Amino acid sequence: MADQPENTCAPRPSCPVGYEILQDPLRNKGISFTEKEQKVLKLEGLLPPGFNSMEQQVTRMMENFRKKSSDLEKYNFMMALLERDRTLFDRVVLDYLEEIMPIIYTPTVGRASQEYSHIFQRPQGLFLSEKYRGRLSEVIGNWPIDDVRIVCVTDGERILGLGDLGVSGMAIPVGKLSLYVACAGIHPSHCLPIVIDVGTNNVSLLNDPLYLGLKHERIRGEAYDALIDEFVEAVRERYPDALIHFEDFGNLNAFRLLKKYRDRICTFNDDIQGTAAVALAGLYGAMKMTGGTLTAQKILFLGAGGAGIGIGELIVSAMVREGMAESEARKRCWFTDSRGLVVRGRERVSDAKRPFAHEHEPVPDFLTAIRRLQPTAIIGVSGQAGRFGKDVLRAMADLNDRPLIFALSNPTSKSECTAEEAYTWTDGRAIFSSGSPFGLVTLEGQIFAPGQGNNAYIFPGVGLGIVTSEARRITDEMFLAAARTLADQVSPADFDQGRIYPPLKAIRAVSAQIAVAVAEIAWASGLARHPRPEDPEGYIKKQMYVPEYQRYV
Ligand SMILES: O=C([O-])CC(=O)C(=O)O
Ligand SMILES: [Mg+2]
Repeated sequence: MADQPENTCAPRPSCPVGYEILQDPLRNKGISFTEKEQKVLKLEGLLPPGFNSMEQQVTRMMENFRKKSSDLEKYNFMMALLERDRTLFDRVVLDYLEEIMPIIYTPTVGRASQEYSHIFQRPQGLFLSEKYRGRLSEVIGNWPIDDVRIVCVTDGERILGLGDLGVSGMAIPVGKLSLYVACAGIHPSHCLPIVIDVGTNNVSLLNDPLYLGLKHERIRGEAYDALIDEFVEAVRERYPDALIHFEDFGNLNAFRLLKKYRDRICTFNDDIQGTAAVALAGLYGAMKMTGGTLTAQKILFLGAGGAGIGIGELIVSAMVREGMAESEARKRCWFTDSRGLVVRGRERVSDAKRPFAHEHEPVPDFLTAIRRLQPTAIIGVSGQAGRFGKDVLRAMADLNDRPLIFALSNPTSKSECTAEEAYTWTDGRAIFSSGSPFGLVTLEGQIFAPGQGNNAYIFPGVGLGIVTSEARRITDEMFLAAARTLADQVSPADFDQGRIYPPLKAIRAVSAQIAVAVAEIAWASGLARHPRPEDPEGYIKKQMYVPEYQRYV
């Protein structure tokens, strides 16, 4: 990000003036144009006479935001603001992150994705599809901005834990990129959300007359792979150095695509690698809180998709770093899926699961697996609400003084248990975190602050580290470093409240530290194109965009 976008816009012929500037969300500043600016930019008469500072505009926005009677209405309100005045949107999000993140991100963005074709107002991002096969590069050429550094792409097949939402998945890249801006200070103009519509297998969408995506079944096989290849090439042609962040692809494709592209381009899969890092950070945090060691943990997963396997692989790497043999480390991670415990000798075990298919007799259900294996931690990545029921939580509490309960599925409606359930059924002994936020829980006069184990703690900082070092590749070592750095940011005061993650309001500082750790790896491993500055932390912090209105005169 060596050169920040121009922060001034003197009235040159190429620069929009007058009415046009009010229609450009990256340049509009609403009622914060000064009298002088209004004169020079030919805005006189197009605005009411009163002037408001940005702070006053923020106050007005929050007043209106809080008047909305539902979360979905709040979401619509925020999206309208994003499209009208991007700087003010970013400012409001940054200043009120704890209140607004659950709206523009999980859980409400899940609801917004489900309702996408019904609440649609204006297009955001780029809609690539089968329709443009052979011409993707021409279509990417239609995006109005030349300097894109981060592309977040989905094909909509596995949106959070909600399944196949086709083109409606667009809400997710939009939400993720809003967090790159708010949490890590990536400039909004450097962010490009993309959905690749290859159809949907969601019958209710196919039957919905208002559905905005292609109305046919998902394309699979060679035709799919060729389209993704064309997409990657087309992005690389226009934005050769951009990071391509894959989000919410189905398991069938997520692993394959990561494996295919990770050594060829600057890319990562957030659900596999970002989620892995945040879960590992949660384990590190829990160890710090209890004084335990990582290598002494035994982890049982509910769900063996991208997130679960990604977490398992990163935990293995972390244990190996602590001196454990890889085969031993793998035996610390056990998986259950729809067919019960994943064991050696079972028919049809996928390549991703095979390294975790251990010698054991078949076990049909999760509760029995807990009793047999006696895990110290259970991690839910199943997309199935309520699967950590009272019996499961009681069993964990019987086995462990401080059971680790991570219910990571999103949105809240898919969480394996609620925070209250986790604390109640473990007599307040659980160390709990969840993918979507839960509020404070009071139990017999004691207050618990559940952590949000969401990859939002990881991907913005990783992105900032990659973009500032101009790294060519993204490695697992970077995610390990991100996890360790995140855990290091938790303070003793956080532990006292039962938190294993830093508070959200510290997220910019946390992301900056993660970025430094990631960039240092890029520099040390020869992956960076930007030379290592004398003061990496100072350099990176200086690159972080702060949403302030630009001065035109
Ligand atoms: O988006 C989120 O909140 C976390 C995530 O990647 C997912 O659940 O797919
Ligand atoms: Mg995701």
